[in-house]
Amino acid sequence: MPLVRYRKVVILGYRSVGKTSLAHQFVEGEFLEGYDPTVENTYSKIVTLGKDEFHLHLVDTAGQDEYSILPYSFIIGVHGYVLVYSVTSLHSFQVIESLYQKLHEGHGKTRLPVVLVGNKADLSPDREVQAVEGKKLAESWGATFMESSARDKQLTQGIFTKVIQEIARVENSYGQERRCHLM
Ligand SMILES: Nc1nc2c(ncn2[C@@H]2O[C@H](COP(=O)(O)OP(=O)(O)OP(=O)(O)O)[C@@H](O)[C@H]2O)c(=O)[nH]1
Repeated sequence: MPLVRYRKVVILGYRSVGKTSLAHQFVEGEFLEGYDPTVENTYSKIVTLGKDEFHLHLVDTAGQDEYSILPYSFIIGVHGYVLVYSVTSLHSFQVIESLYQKLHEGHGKTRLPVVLVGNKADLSPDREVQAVEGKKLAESWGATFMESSARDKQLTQGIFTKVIQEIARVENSYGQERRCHLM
């Protein structure tokens, strides 16, 4: 029987960027048209990647802004992050930079498993953030970047698959660093 590994992932970002819609699309397989601000919600899903099985515990948070203080529950015991902005809102992109800095400090400036998501890419005519800007920001963090639309099942699935892979990648890089120190 395969080992089921537990992974806790927190979804953060400014209000109305599509955090709930992405989580709901991933877990329930449908797009939510209406907007109902989230307080905090959790989702669970078993994800199979190759021979490995993961129990993915998702925390969908209330929208944050640059003044938000992130609680310890967003730091302690969290394996990875999905940071979401909307490509139609430059402000949501600016907020994501400040949220990342808070997380980075909260984790003692260690490397973080992060997938940066430019959501609402289906609304491209209203775009305020170009893909190249998202890519550059993610690269500066050593993170992965994706554009998505919560309307698209496959793109959404790709985000959560990617964050599980990012967690493994960062964990392995620590293993390698430790081996180097011993030598
Ligand atoms: N066109 C389009 N609309 C989207 C997309 N994702 C979300 N929306 C819409 O944007 C609105 C806000 O989506 P939510 O998922 O509630 O956003 P949220 O980030 O969870 O919002 P908060 O709870 O306030 O933090 C809803 O009306 C969604 O239908 C997307 O990819 N494309």
